[in-house]
Amino acid sequence: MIEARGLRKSFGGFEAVRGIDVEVRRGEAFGFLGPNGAGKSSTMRMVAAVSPVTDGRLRILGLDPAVDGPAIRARIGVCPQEDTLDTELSVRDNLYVYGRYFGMGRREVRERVGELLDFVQLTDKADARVDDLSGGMKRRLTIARSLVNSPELLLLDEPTTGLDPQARHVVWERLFRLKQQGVTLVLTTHYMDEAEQLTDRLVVMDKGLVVAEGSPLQLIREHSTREVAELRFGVAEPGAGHDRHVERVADLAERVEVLPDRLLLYTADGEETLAKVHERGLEPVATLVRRATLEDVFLRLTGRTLVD
Ligand SMILES: Nc1ncnc2c1ncn2[C@@H]1O[C@H](COP(=O)(O)OP(=O)(O)OP(=O)(O)O)[C@@H](O)[C@H]1O
Repeated sequence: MIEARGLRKSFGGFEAVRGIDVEVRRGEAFGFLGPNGAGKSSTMRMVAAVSPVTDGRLRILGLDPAVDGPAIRARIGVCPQEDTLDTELSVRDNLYVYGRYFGMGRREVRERVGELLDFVQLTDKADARVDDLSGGMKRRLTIARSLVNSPELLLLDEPTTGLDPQARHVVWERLFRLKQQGVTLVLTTHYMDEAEQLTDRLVVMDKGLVVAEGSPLQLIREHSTREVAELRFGVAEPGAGHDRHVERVADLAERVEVLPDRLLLYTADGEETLAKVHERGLEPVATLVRRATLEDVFLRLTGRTLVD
């Protein structure tokens, strides 16, 4: 569905995307995971055929965006990072106008709009003004709008940024349904849980480069232990960070990461490690044992956390 080789994007002298290779197969859910500024949106805009490629090779649905932009745009759906809904129009008319824009007949659009409102669970809001919708509803409407032309490939830039946990789950569930229906999903996110929930395969991006690629599970296996024990200590003396405890626990774990507010002990058995911490007379004010996530993968690869 997408093939990129040595893909680059520059803005003046600044290189936002610095030569990436990506392949997305039909029917899969593919993710670009990375912090703000990693180059995810710049990549997505090239894939959406709205931003010209600076260098490298890019094919979308086998077509070259420099030549076949309109043909590509007719067959894909794009859900941008910011909701760009028409606030003057009702919920229904936002979809209707978009469908007409794609050249669909009045009757065909009306039918499609009905289906889509149903799909994103907004049928009872059909006549509401966009301004009166919640953030989650607006996002679902934007997703519905991106589906008007029944795309084979749906691009979603940060689909749940800014939504509360419940609204995020509704969006995830709808996207999961689309995937079941055979739509290829490509999404960017800086939420590791979103990448883990939704994607079959992903690339981790940092500073314009791909730093890792694989399924969420593969990446976690490759770059982390199975479990993580988190320790928080009280901030007793000013200026005394969590690093002052490292020496006393370093030999208990395969790897220790020091964050400003906690220590992460990478280990096969978190509970066992925690017991040893207590045996040594250390008294963290809070502890947590959890399985490793893509956040740990990112930390390992870049030395930074995904969300600052
Ligand atoms: N039109 C532009 N002109 C100049 N610089 C840009 C432009 N668009 C993006 N950039 C820069 O390119 C870099 C990558 O931005 P991009 O939006 O692709 O990152 P991102 O990973 O999608 O992050 P975000 O989640 O913040 O959108 C950033 O440093 C950004 O400031």
